[in-house]
Amino acid sequence: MVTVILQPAGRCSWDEPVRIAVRGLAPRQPVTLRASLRDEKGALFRAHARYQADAGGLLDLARAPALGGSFTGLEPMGLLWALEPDKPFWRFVKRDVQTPFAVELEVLDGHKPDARRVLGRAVHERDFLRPGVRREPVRAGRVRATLFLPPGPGPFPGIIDIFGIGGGLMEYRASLLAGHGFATLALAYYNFEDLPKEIDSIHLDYFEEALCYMLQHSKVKGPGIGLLGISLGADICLSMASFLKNISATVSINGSGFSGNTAIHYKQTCIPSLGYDFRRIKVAFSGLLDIVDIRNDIVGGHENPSMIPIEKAQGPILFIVGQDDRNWRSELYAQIASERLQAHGKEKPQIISYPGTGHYIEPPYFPLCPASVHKFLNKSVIWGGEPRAHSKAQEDAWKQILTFFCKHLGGTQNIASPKL
Ligand SMILES: CCCCCCCCCC(=O)SCCNC(=O)CCNC(=O)[C@H](O)C(C)(C)COP(=O)(O)OP(=O)(O)OC[C@H]1O[C@@H](n2cnc3c(N)ncnc32)[C@H](O)[C@@H]1OP(=O)(O)O
Repeated sequence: MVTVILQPAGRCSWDEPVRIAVRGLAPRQPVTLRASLRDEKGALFRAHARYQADAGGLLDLARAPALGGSFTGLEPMGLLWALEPDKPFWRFVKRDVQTPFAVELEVLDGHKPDARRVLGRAVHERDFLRPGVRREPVRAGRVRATLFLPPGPGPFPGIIDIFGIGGGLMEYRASLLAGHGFATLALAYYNFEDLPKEIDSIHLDYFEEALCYMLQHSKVKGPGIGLLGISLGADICLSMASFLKNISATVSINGSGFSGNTAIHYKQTCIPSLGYDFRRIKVAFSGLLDIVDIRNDIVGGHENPSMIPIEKAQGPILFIVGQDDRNWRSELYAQIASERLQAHGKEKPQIISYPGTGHYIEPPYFPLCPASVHKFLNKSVIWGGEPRAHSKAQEDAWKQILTFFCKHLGGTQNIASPKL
């Protein structure tokens, strides 16, 4: 009898690796493994790979290379990171973190694409809330957010997590981080409930209110809070670190370090926006737009008035950079940020720069989104990244982010790694 063995058995957290093996095959039997997952909007994501069982009729994805399909070579997690949507330019997102994503795994006889005989099947559930992690909606003053608290009495090191253009309330990264011992606040700032529908300027007093909420919470360990943001969210984090007190560590994932298309305000200070020119939009292919060069030039480099004064930040900053980011030139921007810090007598920041990696650096095993609608332009744009390299970058970046926050916020690291 053919059996699919999963370890951990049953379910695990989305950011954990799973070990997949198939037992009961004939010696050297050729098989195709197929993975499928339906997101909450009904979009189907699929991946497949061809394998050969060993002399004992065992196929262990930790030892057997894929011989073709959605990926090749030794890729124990390939069936997840190589998932592709049936709807073109559909982004992989998790909206309700209280339910898992169910991945259906099928073992098909042979290598032919029309092979129909299913030899074995298993459903693997991947959670966004580890057992014991509590989820609490926050509607405090103006703050619209969700707080995640790890199990136990606490207090826990605190992190505020901020996403970019598009707004809404994305919880999946904060919920996964809480599984590693952090009290995390997924923070909305527009396009959510009674918050403004559009964003035409950024006012840091809203974010200061969220920071105060965390600082006064009995389950959140002081004296400082960590910040994590991607894209425009990263630039908001860099601005908070520059102007607000009690921020111990900041991670920018593909941020720019500039006030880009909206001015940033705090009390009497205003960082003017750099501005952009749509005439620099290029058509990449299939009608997809490449917007990487639409921002105006950085006249004066790190002394440009639109640059966020990151030298004022009290705690360290970690820059996570995708070298193939097509949203904007993240690698160049991180370099300029480093120059600015050093010009002000600060230490050179840690910049981790990944080749073949695009704009959306997500938690591990999120399939790459090569292109989707840009909510600012309402047109589909390319985000950059090559699936395999991007996936390796996501795995490494996640570990680096956890290590950085553990070091500077005083957490205890807990990254599971299953063995068969
Ligand atoms: C250009 C000038 C310079 C501007 C630079 C600005 C600085 C930018 C810095 C950045 O932040 S760049 C990053 C830009 N990020 C985005 O544009 C994020 C785009 N938003 C997303 O990807 C959303 O998370 C997502 C579309 C997946 C879901 O959003 P919503 O929760 O609002 O979805 P909703 O269910 O309300 O559906 C809204 C629309 O999204 C579509 N949609 C929903 N889920 C989707 C999905 N998973 N993938 C793709 N599209 C999706 C959905 O079909 C619908 O399309 P229509 O309006 O045409 O009907």
